[in-house]
Amino acid sequence: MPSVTVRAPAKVNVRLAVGPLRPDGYHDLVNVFLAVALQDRVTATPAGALRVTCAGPGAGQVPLDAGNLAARAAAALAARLGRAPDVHLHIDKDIPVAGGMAGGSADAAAALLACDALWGAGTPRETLHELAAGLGSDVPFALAGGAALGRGRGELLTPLPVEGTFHWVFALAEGGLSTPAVYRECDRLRAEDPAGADVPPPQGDPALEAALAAGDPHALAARLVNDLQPAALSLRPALADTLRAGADAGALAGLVSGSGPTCAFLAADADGAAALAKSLNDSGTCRQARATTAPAPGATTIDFHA
Ligand SMILES: C[C@](O)(CO)[C@H](O)COP(=O)(O)OP(=O)(O)OC[C@H]1O[C@@H](n2ccc(N)nc2=O)[C@H](O)[C@@H]1O
Ligand SMILES: Nc1ncnc2c1ncn2[C@@H]1O[C@H](COP(=O)(O)OP(=O)(O)OP(=O)(O)O)[C@@H](O)[C@H]1O
Repeated sequence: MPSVTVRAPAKVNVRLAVGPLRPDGYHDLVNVFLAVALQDRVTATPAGALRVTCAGPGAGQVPLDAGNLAARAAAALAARLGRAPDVHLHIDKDIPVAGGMAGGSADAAAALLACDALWGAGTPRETLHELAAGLGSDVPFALAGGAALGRGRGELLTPLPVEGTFHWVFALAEGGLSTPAVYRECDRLRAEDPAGADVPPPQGDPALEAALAAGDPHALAARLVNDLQPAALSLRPALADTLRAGADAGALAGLVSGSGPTCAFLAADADGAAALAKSLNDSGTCRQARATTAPAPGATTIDFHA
């Protein structure tokens, strides 16, 4: 039976500057994405009807119905091609579910590529990007990988140069956080704060981009920003303990990853990351700490049987 397997990366937002709420319910962002080497794999095989299965840590929390982002991706591509979405998508999940690391987006990006190859459609890259943006604000970046500046709601991407390898540790939390709920909490906290009510448009940070381009973890550590962090901490106060444990264990810097609850810590090198992961695992302030590297490539076909 023909099959195509595509892997796609998780992300960390090294700068997430959030503007005011837009009339369409989204926020304008300056979103500097960095793809990390935690990856999901999606295998597409022909089937009588669209079907999703999932294995791996957290698989039990992944919906297997038409709401699964990978299923929505297959349906969107099939509709564009004027064909039936008659495919079985199997997700090998390694990215924490609802962790602020865009796992569902990775699966959607992987499903787009896998179905396109399985169906021999040769869909142009721009069309895949457009379909990706329709599925979610983080999906275009999961296709692209590397590092990129995301404007608009995060879907308007400009690739950014990165030198060398950055070493990260991700402290995974028990349970997830809902992305819309975290954005809502951000708006609520701002409305409550007299100084925060008049939210300026989100700004870029040339020093952060220079740190990425130079491959300098110390300079990058000094520029990490996540405007959603106060909201994630407000909804999950225990994350402050995780951030403190990472700082005490010698992280160059730490922050909540995207909408959380995963916390991300930057280390100077691979040995530093391994030691930090061990300390965080021993600290009892997270479910699991995992060392990994960045940047990672975007969605990539790793196996194809015609
Ligand atoms: C927090 C981030 O992961 C950072 O990269 C993203 O901004 C979220 O991206 P995502 O999960 O792909 O989000 P989407 O599926 O596009 O949107 C889910 C919900 O998040 C909120 N949302 C998302 C993106 C954005 N720029 N502004 C928002 O307010 C909206 O309430 C939206 O209804
Ligand atoms: N393929 C999928 N993998 C994981 N969750 C999925 C998937 N499809 C739909 N979902 C639903 O989406 C919700 C968010 O999952 P996801 O793992 O993408 O969160 P996230 O990493 O916090 O997202 P982001 O960082 O893009 O905001 C889950 O709680 C789940 O109900």
